[in-house]
Amino acid sequence: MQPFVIAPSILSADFARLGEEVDKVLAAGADFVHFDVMDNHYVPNLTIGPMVCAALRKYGITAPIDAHLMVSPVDRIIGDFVEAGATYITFHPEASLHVDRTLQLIHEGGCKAGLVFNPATPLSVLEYVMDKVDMVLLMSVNPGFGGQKFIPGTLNKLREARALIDASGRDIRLEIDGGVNVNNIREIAAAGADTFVAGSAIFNAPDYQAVIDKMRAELALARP
Ligand SMILES: O=C(CO)[C@@H](O)[C@H](O)COP(=O)(O)O
Repeated sequence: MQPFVIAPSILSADFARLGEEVDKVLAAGADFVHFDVMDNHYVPNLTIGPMVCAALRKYGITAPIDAHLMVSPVDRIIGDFVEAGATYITFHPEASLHVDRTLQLIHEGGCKAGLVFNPATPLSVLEYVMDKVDMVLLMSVNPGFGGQKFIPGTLNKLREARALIDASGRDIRLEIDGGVNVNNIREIAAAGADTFVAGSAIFNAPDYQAVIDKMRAELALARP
């Protein structure tokens, strides 16, 4: 299993001070920057796009940027995220007419590719593309908004995804996104996640370092 990664979702950051916020959360021990892209079509919210990703790179952010595209259709925006400096590009199978081709487009751009599964979306498509994904992202809330509650049924789905990944023998990250906090992160890790997106739990707290330290302490207990 891969080392644990904490990926704060900047959806809950102060956008008026985004560069400073990202600096601050990385200095507090975060590993990745989780970058939520919403188009008010695939999901009922509108956020940020490749210009903001490029601006973070220009500002000096060198940490991996994990771009989660909640966008449909997705293919025509992939090149822009490649150019903007994304490290991972993940998308929802429902947002692509040709999932295999979309994965190929991401890899051709030199980025790592991942598939995202909504709470009610089955993992079955993975069977055909397991050799082409670098990340599997399970949504533990319905996508579109930060600050929602973790859907408990996702724990079983995590176990299922972990078994599929382990059986593949490939180096694939298993990321969880939605309602992750210091109280449930250990149980989520025990169910098989290795990459943890947390937005409101980190950015709504007064001390980012304290939350991330507590998350790491909980993770250490999940995998002693
Ligand atoms: O993609 C999404 C929501 O669609 C997430 O990344 C949320 O932004 C996570 O926020 P919290 O549930 O941790 O507040």
